[in-house]
Amino acid sequence: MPVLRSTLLIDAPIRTVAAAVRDVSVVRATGPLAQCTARGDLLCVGDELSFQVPLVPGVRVPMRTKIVRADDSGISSELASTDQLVRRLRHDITLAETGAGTLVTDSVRWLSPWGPIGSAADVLLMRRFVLKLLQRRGNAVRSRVLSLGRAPVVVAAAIVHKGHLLAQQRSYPEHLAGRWELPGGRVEAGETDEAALIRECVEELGARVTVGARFGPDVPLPKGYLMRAYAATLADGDAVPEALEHLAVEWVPVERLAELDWLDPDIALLPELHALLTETL
Ligand SMILES: Nc1nc2c([nH]c(=O)n2[C@H]2C[C@H](O)[C@@H](COP(=O)(O)OP(=O)(O)OP(=O)(O)O)O2)c(=O)[nH]1
Repeated sequence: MPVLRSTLLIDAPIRTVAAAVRDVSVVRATGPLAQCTARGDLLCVGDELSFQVPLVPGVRVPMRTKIVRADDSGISSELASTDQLVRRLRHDITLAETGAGTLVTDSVRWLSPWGPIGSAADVLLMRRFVLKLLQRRGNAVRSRVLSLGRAPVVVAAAIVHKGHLLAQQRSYPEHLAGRWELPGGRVEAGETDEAALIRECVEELGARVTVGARFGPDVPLPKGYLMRAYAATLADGDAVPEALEHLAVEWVPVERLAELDWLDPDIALLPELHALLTETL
């Protein structure tokens, strides 16, 4: 299978670059994305992307891919079905921390549906096309990394107690009322993430938390915000959190995690929330 590799060094933390490469707006800026099933701004495993590939001037060919890996170290996609422009396709984006920033390595491999002559043409056409896309995407990732680095932050706490996760149900605005989120909120000027989480949990739940490690991807939110998630525990294990600003709070076991109607951005945290809960069982 033809393989195309390209690398890019970005002077930013790996988490910020990981958020940028998964950002739907970056895929859109790259060119021929027609549709995408992602519910939030971040691509998750299972999301499908439909492209209209302008292979040569005047000829657009539809192509559908599916995200098969999305984690701290990058993202991978494959063809969503076999009846397509190429027979097999795999695109891996791998991120690695270096002393000079985050190294982004793209590796694209595909298999032509045609015989040897078709394959030669395919390699030339596809190679040119893929290289152009990678270059455009590199520029889009760089500019998204800059905007994410300046974004105001919302912190969210995954409070785990006796193998259950505390979820709270929003009461407003109307279009979000009834949907579920993690406790937390905007970080104020001069505040650390930890102080903001402790303050928000007291305001929302009437309970103090002990803030643990950051986990999961940084999640872009509407209006230019960026959400960071932290593991947390109740500072007093006997405390009973209350819904002071929400419709309800609920301790959710791992089996019910996917049943809740989470806010769209929180969907990107579900795999890591699942892992956090199973680790503590
Ligand atoms: N706390 C929290 N906010 C979330 C989550 N997911 C998500 O998209 N958000 C959004 C909802 C809000 O627009 C923003 C959180 O800021 P906030 O809690 O201060 O916002 P709010 O709408 O309650 O606004 P405010 O009037 O109280 O300031 O982030 C989540 O899991 N937890």
